[in-house]
Amino acid sequence: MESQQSSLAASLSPIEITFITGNKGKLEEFQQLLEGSELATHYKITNKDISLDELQGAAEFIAHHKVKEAAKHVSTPVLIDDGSLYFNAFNGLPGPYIKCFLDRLSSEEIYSLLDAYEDKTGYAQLIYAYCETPESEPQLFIGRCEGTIVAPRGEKRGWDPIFQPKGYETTFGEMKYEEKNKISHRGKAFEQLKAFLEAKASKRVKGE
Ligand SMILES: O=P(O)(O)OP(=O)(O)OP(=O)(O)OC[C@H]1O[C@@H](n2cnc3c(O)ncnc32)[C@H](O)[C@@H]1O
Ligand SMILES: [Mg+2]
Repeated sequence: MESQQSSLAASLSPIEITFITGNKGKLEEFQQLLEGSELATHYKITNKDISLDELQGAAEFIAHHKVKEAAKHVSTPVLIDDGSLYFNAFNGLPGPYIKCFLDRLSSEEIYSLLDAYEDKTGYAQLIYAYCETPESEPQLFIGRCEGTIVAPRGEKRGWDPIFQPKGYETTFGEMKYEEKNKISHRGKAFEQLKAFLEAKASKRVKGE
């Protein structure tokens, strides 16, 4: 039975998913996560750089809308990645608006926004959102990583240099992608996405 299923799995063409992002760093981290998983046997994941409208609101709301938008652009199921960075002293900010801060301020300037606050803790959040068709209900996979906002150290990849994960002496900017992915918000969201996609592939093999 098991060998019948594995030969059926081998004969099925891979399920195509388009990962829509214009951010090279996200793509590289995703590819690194994929390399370490079995998903490549069942899925063919391609990338398209399409600039999607991002509404204002809570991160879940933004991701939900962003993936629905993405699904209108291609004929395959789609995946998007939406990241946010929260300063606990700022009660939910910058959150999903961190991109506007990064576009206009240096890492040092973003760090010094917290000068007046003793509490420098915060957390990074990542949402992978998956949607089959523009009519389908999106699935959201959310990962979080607690940490501290510090004076910038390491490579300038988004806000990586100013985020030091809890329990570590180095910032994300000082870590290799592989090391970051093991503990990051993205790595945690990926674990959930992976379980979902594996279950989907296994149902297909069983003909369910
Ligand atoms: O095309 P998309 O996928 O939307 O890519 P983006 O760069 O616009 O990304 P977001 O809308 O999710 O905005 C998140 C911002 O946070 C940055 N970012 C995302 N993930 C990060 C991570 O793991 N470490 C550091 N910075 C990150 C990213 O460069 C953006 O400036
Ligand atoms: Mg964006």
